[in-house]
Amino acid sequence: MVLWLVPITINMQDFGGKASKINVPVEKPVTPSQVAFVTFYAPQDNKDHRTHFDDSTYKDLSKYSMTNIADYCSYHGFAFFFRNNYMVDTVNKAAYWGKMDVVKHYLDAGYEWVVWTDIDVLFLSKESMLDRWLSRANSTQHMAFVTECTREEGKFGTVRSGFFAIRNSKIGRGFLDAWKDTFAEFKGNWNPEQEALEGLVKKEPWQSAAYVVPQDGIHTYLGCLHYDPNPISVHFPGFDKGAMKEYHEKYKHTKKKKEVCELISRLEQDSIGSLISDNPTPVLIALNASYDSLITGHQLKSVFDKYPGYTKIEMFVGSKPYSYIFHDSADSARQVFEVLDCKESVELGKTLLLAYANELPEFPERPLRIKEDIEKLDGIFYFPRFVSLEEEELLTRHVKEQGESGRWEILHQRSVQHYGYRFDYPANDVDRNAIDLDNEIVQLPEWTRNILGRYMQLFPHLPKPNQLTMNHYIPGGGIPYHTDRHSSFLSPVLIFSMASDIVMDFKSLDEKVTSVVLERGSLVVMHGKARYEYQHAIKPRNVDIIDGLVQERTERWSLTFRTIRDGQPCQCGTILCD
Ligand SMILES: O=C(O)CCC(=O)C(=O)O
Ligand SMILES: [Fe+2]
Repeated sequence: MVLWLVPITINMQDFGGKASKINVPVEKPVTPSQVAFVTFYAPQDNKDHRTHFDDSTYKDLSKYSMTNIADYCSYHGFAFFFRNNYMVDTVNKAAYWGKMDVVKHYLDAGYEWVVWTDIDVLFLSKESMLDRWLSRANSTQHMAFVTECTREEGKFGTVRSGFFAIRNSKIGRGFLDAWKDTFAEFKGNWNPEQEALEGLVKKEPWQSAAYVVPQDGIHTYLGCLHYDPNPISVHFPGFDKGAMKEYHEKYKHTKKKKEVCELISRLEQDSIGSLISDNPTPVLIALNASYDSLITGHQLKSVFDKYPGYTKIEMFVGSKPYSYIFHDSADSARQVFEVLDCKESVELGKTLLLAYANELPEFPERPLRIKEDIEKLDGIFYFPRFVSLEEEELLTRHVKEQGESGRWEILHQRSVQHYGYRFDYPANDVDRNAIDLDNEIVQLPEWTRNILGRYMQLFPHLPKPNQLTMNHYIPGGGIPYHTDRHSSFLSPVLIFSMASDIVMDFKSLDEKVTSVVLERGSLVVMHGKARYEYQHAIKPRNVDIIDGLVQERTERWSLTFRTIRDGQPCQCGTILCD
């Protein structure tokens, strides 16, 4: 017989000792096809199985565990047999005593090892292979058991009857018979076959034939999860349907999460490893929450900002199907992860799938905070609510009416109307002949008087505008980077915004871009540097990110007021000067 020495770590801490590595001789590796998993639950019409809990409890649990165990087995190539009868004298014996017969039945079928698992067990990890566990049993060991902390918190040493394996050998089978024979002695006990097992494995010849693994991650009891946070399987006390459901959901979602990650890495042609980290990092990825999935920044923030350590979220418009949530430490992120991962979120209306971020991408430029930040741009004067909401609505109505007058000139991403003087786009200059429609000079409209009056009060020393360009944008529209032509107009240039907030990008001579928000009802005065040395643009998009939150654009009108330059061309000499 060939013997291998397999190094394994036995965690003796549970028994008061230190973790130690020992070499265990094994006979030959067990191949998956030699292993069968078996379980059953007693069906409802079996009135006399006398378990502690009624049939329906186990029937309900089995809904989760059956697919779960089957899934685990098929992944590893183990056979799995589920029975809903337990092959014993149902009149006289409680269901607990059925497992010996069922295990024996499948040993008879020729399997090298038959693993019994109670039905109130879930597999939480696919990664570890039970066949390796069984391979570690040496040739003199015929029964493989796990211990669990039971009854008294933190106390180990109890061999569990809910999860064990029997070798197809004379001793293995003999053990099953001996166990079955304890029925008379234990039948009145609370946990009869469990207590019988505990007694039996302390006796010879069984003790020397038992391979007992301390709680080392193979199997654990729900209440003992803190001893090993990553067991392969977890035993739920039969009555704890709620907990089992929760874990089952988690397992299901872990699977889903893997699929989502694979999809992302395929889409981005990048490895999963560069996207997510196996260990906690301060940044979480919400794998299934993005603008694309119609989640707004407000919603996502409301999920996370109630936990300590939250700092900010980063979302992407149109480029990534996931979002990032920043925390002040990996530990804060981990705590949030443990609470929210794979849980149904009321705010988001879906089950949130989280991961720890590994490499961070470049995040979109953040629009500055309104008012104080926009005014950091040299020469910008910004008035967030230059007119009241009512006045703005009235003005918008006027503008819409003008629109119906049919004077709109349709440009690439917007439409325009000119008053006072026309801007000749092909010539890229203002037409210095005043607009004359039917022998009537088109003055700046009457309804702009209030805006201009207020402006003149604030800036009496600046030139009075005599030209107006009315712009109309529908969502998706915009205006490319430009400087209003130096030789056509003086400084300043005014923009009054109506009906929709919009993000405007300013680009300085050294190409630095600053995105600011022009709120509806606001007036921005671009003077000096802001007027001559910055280019401005509105990106053609449907949505803007304003203070980290997505905002859908709606139809917008703006009024650009300028003063035409008479004769003297601009002499500023900057690179943007014509
Ligand atoms: O609509 C806006 O806010 C910008 C208009 C503009 O830049 C222009 O008319 O030159
Ligand atoms: Fe402009």
